[in-house]
Amino acid sequence: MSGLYLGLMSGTSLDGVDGVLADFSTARCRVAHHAFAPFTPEMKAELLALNTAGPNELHRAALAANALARTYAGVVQALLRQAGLAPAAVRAIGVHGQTVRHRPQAFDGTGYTLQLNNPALLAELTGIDVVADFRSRDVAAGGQGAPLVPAFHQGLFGQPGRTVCVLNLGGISNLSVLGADGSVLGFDCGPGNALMDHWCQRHTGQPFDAGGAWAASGQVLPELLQALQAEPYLALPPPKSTGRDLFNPTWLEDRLAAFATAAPADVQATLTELTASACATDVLRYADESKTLIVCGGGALNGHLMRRLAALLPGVAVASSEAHGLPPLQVEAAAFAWLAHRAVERQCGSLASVTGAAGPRVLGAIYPA
Ligand SMILES: Nc1ncnc2c1ncn2[C@@H]1O[C@H](COP(=O)(O)OP(=O)(O)OP(=O)(O)O)[C@@H](O)[C@H]1O
Ligand SMILES: CC(=O)N[C@H]1[C@@H]2OC[C@@H](O2)[C@@H](O)[C@@H]1O[C@H](C)C(=O)O
Repeated sequence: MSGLYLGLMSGTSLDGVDGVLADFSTARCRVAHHAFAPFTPEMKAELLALNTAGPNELHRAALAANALARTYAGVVQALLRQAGLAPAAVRAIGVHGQTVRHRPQAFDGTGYTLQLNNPALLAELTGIDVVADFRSRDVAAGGQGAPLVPAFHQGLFGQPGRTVCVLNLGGISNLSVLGADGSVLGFDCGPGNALMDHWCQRHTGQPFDAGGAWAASGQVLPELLQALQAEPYLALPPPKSTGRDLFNPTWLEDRLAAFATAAPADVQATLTELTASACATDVLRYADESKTLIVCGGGALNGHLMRRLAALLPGVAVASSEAHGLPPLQVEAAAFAWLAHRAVERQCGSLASVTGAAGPRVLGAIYPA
């Protein structure tokens, strides 16, 4: 049976879909191809709108899920073309879907996490088995349903006898602490790029602050930084996860109200510092013995953010995951290819030490081709 899997990730940044072709036929995961399809501005706006309550949500969510499946299918076709493969050569596709609500915390049976997706349509369009809905089983078992990548990080980046930290800087930031003794801790630190992207789009018309150049041109506003850092989520102990449900434009506007005259570039510098300081504080809090921080996700391409992280973590080697064998925009997609592989093999994909679930579980639902 083929060890080739496709992984598709469209995350909280809402920039588009990253896809990889990965080979799990040997012990070490090998990523052979990468493709990216940006969301159109209309699709991005609709997905963003669906993150909050609005009119006729069920119908709009179903249409958005169909559009997502077609975009995912385009990425699959691009990867098959690149690799010169027929659909039958691929064992399965792991597709995350688009998170529009993430509220797992309730312990009264009302907790849930919701990823828009149409895996049946994706199976129909590609002729490949599809694995989807990776988070809800962990939530059903009392877990956060996120983050799920720490188990994959451990296999890829873990080093026996040394504690290694892996930081994903997506729309939200999440940290994996891969302990020297094989233990794994993981949780969402807080904001990643989402607030910076929002501010940048609003004031410069650009979807993100390329290289962090705009933030680097501003000055951190200490009082604003303090107000942002006062967010109680940042001090909560793990297990914990968050999303746009909390860190959204309304959250930012509420805190900016007292800083109406602040220069936009200074706010961008401060938002970048918020992400850097929240993540660095967590590294020091949960892995102060670690000398290695591997950074993945699009934030690894933000040079200013990377320099701020390094400055806040003296003695720690802060480097992009590229330097450790896998480019930053491929890590999460590869994780979902791996999670599909685990589901197909009926192996657990989650770590109860990370999500707080009653135990590890086989994650995902399989839609045969
Ligand atoms: N050259 C760059 N300079 C600065 N930032 C960048 C650059 N390239 C990408 N980014 C940032 O990375 C983001 C995309 O990152 P990524 O694809 O890892 O996020 P995601 O998968 O949507 O998020 P999540 O991990 O939260 O699910 C962009 O929205 C942008 O903020
Ligand atoms: C609910 C949800 O979509 N969570 C995402 C989000 O984006 C980053 C962070 O918040 C992380 O917890 C998770 O994604 C990665 C892939 C994960 O599950 O590990």
